[in-house]
Amino acid sequence: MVKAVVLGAAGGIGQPLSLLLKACPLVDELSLYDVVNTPGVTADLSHISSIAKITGYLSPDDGLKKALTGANVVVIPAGIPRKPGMTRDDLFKINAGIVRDLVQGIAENCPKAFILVISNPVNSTVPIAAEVMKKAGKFDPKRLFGVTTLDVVRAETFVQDITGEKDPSKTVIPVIGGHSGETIVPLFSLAKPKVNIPADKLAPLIKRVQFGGDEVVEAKGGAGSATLSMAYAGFRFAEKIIKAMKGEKGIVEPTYVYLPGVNGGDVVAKENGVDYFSPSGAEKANNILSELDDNEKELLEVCVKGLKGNIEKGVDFVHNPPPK
Ligand SMILES: NC(=O)c1ccc[n+]([C@@H]2O[C@H](COP(=O)([O-])OP(=O)(O)OC[C@H]3O[C@@H](n4cnc5c(N)ncnc54)[C@H](O)[C@@H]3O)[C@@H](O)[C@H]2O)c1
Ligand SMILES: O=C(O)C[C@H](O)C(=O)O
Repeated sequence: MVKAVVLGAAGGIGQPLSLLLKACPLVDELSLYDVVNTPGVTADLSHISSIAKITGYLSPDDGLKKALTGANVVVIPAGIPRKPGMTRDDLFKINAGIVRDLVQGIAENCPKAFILVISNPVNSTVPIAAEVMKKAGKFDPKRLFGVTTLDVVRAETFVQDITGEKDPSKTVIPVIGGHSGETIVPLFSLAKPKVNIPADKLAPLIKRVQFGGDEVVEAKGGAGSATLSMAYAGFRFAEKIIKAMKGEKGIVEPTYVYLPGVNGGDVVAKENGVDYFSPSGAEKANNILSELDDNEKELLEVCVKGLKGNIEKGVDFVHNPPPK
């Protein structure tokens, strides 16, 4: 029995993500929660003739508790998106509190659920979620993930201009680090199958993956950030988690985790000097750092510098919250 929950279900990501989960035959029950418009989204999706039984809640009358009770997988795209000129870190002021309160709800109502954090800045919101779960005595690092799949999807897509591969998803590109600008480190040297990228094309390709989010924010001109590609990526990751829950082995997907708590992560943490990082797999933190080429090692140094501040900010927010 799989119960999936979307927190922020009426938003730009929440709606298409809920659609994909509703249509997924692996989901038995889908519960939607938002502070606005959940009844409409729920009524609309309830007409789809798929297996998942759907319920939707707003915040009054214990809506969050009702949505979360019995959940196995909780996906969180709640919070404000960027406008042109903003960084993801500019979202911290509002989204930090939203994620903290929603994760508190998870700690109280479904502490064993897998938690998939989409809300930005992911580099900080995942440490926030971890600290909330730790404070409640419920933290299981193997069940908390920052969703960085969109960076992987972008790397697969953008490299297609060079490979000419008909189906972009056939080229596997590990993307490690975090989820913002230079903290995103795509490893094209480790692509499978191998790709030959002309020297003059590599730097622009890496930059495009790192700043792909800005491309969408600019194109939307103030109407938000990536929603449809994020719903695709969020669903792709959620589906892999559900498959792993059901016992499927050998699933490898980069995701931002608390390293010391995941298999093999302590080695990666020690080598990098950061506790939160996206290694190359979700089931196991494959230590591929020794396989990076010199350029990727330099990118990793910059990444780790950026991550340190983002992580500290998230941890500090839970222990020293700003006055309301
Ligand atoms: N991880 C990634 O790769 C990635 C990609 C794209 C966007 N994002 C982030 O996802 C978040 C959502 O983006 P969006 O475009 O869907 O924004 P949106 O504004 O369209 O939707 C956000 C939804 O969250 C809801 N919400 C706000 N406070 C809430 C609360 N306390 N409880 C429940 N719901 C609440 C809003 O009502 C809204 O429906 C943003 O922070 C954005 O930066 C992350
Ligand atoms: O760029 C953003 O703000 C949204 C998201 O993190 C993205 O990578 O598209």
